[in-house]
Amino acid sequence: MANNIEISRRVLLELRDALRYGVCYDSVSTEVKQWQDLRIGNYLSGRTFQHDWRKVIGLCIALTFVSTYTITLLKSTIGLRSKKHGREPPIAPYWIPFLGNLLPLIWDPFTHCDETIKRYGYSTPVRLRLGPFKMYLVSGADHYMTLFSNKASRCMNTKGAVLLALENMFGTPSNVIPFYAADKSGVNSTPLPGSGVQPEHRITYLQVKAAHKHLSGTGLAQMTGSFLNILERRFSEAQVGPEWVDQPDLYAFLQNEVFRAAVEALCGPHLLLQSPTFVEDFWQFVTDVPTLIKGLPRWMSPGPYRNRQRLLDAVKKWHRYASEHSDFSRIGINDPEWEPYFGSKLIRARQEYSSKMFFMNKDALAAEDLGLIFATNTNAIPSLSWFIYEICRDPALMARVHREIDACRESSAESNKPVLDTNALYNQPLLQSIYAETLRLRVALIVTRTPEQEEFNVGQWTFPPKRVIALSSRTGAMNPNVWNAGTPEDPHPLDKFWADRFLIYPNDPMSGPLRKDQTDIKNDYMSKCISETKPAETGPRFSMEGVEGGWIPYGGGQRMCPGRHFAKQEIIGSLATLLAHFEIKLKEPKDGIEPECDMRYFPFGGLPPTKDIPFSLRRRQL
Ligand code: HEM
Repeated sequence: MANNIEISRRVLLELRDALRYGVCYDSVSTEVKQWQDLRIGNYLSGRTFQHDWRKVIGLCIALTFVSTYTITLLKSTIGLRSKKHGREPPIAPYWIPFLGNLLPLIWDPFTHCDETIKRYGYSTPVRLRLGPFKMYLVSGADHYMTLFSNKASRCMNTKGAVLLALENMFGTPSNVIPFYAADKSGVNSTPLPGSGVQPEHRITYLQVKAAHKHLSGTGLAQMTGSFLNILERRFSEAQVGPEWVDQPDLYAFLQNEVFRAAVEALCGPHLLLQSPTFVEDFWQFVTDVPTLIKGLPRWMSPGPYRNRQRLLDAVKKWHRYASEHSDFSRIGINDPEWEPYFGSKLIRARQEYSSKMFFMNKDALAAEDLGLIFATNTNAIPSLSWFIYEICRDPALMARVHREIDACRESSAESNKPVLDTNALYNQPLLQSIYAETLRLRVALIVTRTPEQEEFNVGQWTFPPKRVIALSSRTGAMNPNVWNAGTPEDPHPLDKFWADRFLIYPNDPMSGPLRKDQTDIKNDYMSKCISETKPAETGPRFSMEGVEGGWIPYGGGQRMCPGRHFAKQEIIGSLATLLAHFEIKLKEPKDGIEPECDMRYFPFGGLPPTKDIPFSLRRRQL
């Protein structure tokens, strides 16, 4: 054995010399020649062939990976160094040919995106290869603004992500997907030129129009009003007295209470009444989304598919029942905003336009409404949990919040109890700041845009048509070029919650969400104070000025989330209703470790906590 190793070493050394100095075969020692002959003999007789064949394959694979990485790294460096205006963003290097960045992106999407952005910086978009597709990851705040501009909204769609979600997540039958894909008419009332889609088949336009119409104005007032009334009823009836009652998890508590109220406000009571396991099945479905989105065959993950089918069956059952008892075409101006069978006008409007689409069947319609219930709850409820958690864990903040809520209570002629002025409540500065900070920190999603027909330019970069451009809300939220992270004396790092981040205090030049160049601002402010006698300003004000390219939990432009007004009112209104009924105390975590955001849910939106948040509550004494 030792002899063999020694000979191998000598063979390698001699071969190396042969390569280096051009030594001819004759000068190689006899011993080495004999050894080589022996090896060749072994090869021919097949004794070591199998063993070495595996090594050869391994070596080839390693070489392929290394050379793929070297080539893509070279391409990336050339792309980065190029000064050509209007060039495609540089490629992110990868090891595996053809698959490219696909496996790391599926395996751990957050880390892969985060590392890529850290490597290239905020001003450089990066091209990812995902098997046969290419996707661009954009991270600069000014790039976000360009991609959400009116010009971009006119020529971009979100179709790639929507089709993927419909088929893989919500179970839209695959024979209906091509009809969604065929609608290239855009989201404006005038269809895009050459789209050739019948007006009643413009599904994207009809969906966006209905959502914007019925989730604003009177529709919004009705939805929030119904939601808060239902929540009020549930909290009044809850079996909680003046003694403290332990609850295992704040998130689970809200997943039940707030979800039921939101679904009833949106769909009426019958969906939940007819399907008693809907709530549990729904949250199981949310847990299964990272699996379902991969589109694996059913036999590889039968549980998630079975659970989703139960939900789809429940929605179909409710649709059937509601159609038997009510008329979805009642969506005129004098028709009720809410009725008990279909619930909100939004649901009736969606049924109404879908009934004119020949391709829309009962299964596709059920998948559509499962998608809407998902959009309504999966971001808002985790965000609400964090919102309440942050307030409850800081007694000083809780006291400030109570002061803001109490300031919105006014006496009423009809009731002996003071009535909450909800409009004033939703505009309270501190509550808005906590809400905005919660969404900045606890929502992590990817918004996509795809140039429809022509290439699109963002700064010096060009994005070819039909390729997906991805914008990560988390990247915006952590962009140090955008955000105020406090001062050296009073730091507020971007990965930590800061209730006052969105407040501008009249006497503090360093306050407000936007990053400040500290010395300049201080000097500027001091000179202003000396030269002006300012009128007395009261209290802080909520501000989003300058951070539009960093705060994108709702996406942006024309496709910005139409449910954002409801979500804000739902979050702030739920807190006020909860605190009106109960006192709440968080319990110390048993292991002393605070809950974190579960990044496995990136890029699906609201990040749930990594662990249970135990708490106690008791009925508030008036
Ligand atoms: C914190 C809560 C929420 C967050 C973070 C959120 C986030 C988003 C985002 C990022 C989009 C895509 C926007 C884009 O592409 O630019 C979206 C779309 C949408 N959201 Fe929300 N959302 C929330 C709550 C809601 C609620 C409560 C509803 C319904 C009441 C809702 C209904 C919708 C609908 C229907 C769309 C699709 C709009 C379209 O196709 O253009 N969302 N949401």
